[in-house]
Amino acid sequence: MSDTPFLQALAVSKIYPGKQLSGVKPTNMVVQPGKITAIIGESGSGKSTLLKLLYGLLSPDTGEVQFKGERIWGPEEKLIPGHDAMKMVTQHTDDLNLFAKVWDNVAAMLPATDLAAKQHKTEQVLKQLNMLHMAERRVADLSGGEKQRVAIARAIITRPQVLLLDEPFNQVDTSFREGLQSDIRQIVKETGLTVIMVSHDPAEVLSMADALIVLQNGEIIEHGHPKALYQSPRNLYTAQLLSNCNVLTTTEARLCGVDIKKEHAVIYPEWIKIKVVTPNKGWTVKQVLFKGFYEDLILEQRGVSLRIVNEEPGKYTEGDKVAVRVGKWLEY
Ligand SMILES: Nc1ncnc2c1ncn2[C@@H]1O[C@H](COP(=O)(O)OP(=O)(O)OP(=O)(O)O)[C@@H](O)[C@H]1O
Repeated sequence: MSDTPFLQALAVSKIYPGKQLSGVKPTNMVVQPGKITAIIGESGSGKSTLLKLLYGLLSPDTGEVQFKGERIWGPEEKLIPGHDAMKMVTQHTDDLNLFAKVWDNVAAMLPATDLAAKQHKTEQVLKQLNMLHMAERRVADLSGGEKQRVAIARAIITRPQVLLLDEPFNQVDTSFREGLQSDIRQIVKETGLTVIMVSHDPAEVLSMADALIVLQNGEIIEHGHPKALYQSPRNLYTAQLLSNCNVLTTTEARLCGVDIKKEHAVIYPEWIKIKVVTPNKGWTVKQVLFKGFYEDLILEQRGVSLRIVNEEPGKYTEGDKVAVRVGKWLEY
């Protein structure tokens, strides 16, 4: 077996002209084949820039990207940007033919040399993405989420080895989004497709990705398995990206019975348990936010707010006095 990494960035950097604090600083990364790698980071941290460098849409200032040992050419060196074995889908679905049917938009990606194969593959991809029922509809009449599915179908029908997704589910509503996420996971499982995706959404990356890459100010500060990164992030920044967590100072943490040696305590909402106590003591339930099968509660004491998850909706009401017990915390 060859030791050559499937896809790797070797000291790749890109700083936009006149903007020293922009782009991506010299970065090394390896992408595992047949897996979903998600790049996360706050707005402006360089996620899209890194994706474009990997795809060959941008030429790096330094270093290079290699796909199976071969350098990826930048736009100055290649007429049609991007590698033949890779396809990229962004949140803009501009290259769809709005007045043609879904079927024709997808089938158009294949050569017309073998019509039977074209028919078969188009049907297969539409089935994989649960779109067969809309094959005859005009793209112009589809919702944003449905158009996004067409864009993904067009990308995967040519059987690329790598699919790059830049916030592709952004304009898709929650119910559609989950369906699309699980279809993509299924395609990865069935076909061995490698996916690299950029996302803002912690729920999305935690449920979809096999590997996470955390970018801050154009630098990879952490990477690993989503579960490991969620449970024990090395950086406060990562914890805040992945969880709607409570970040407390030493004094604030003491109010929850937590003594820390470092500057900040991070407590995930689900790490806090509460019980009702006698009036005029402890924390006050300030807000009860109904979330369906659970509630988010916002507690307050001496100007300090605490977000917790309550798995027994209806048990607490605003104004209740409660005591908290913190099962786990992180220190930064
Ligand atoms: N073409 C460009 N010219 C100049 N600066 C740019 C260009 N593209 C991006 N930048 C800057 O580089 C930095 C990183 O941008 P990038 O789009 O890669 O970040 P991002 O993490 O994808 O952000 P977002 O989540 O908001 O899309 C930002 O400061 C951005 O303003």
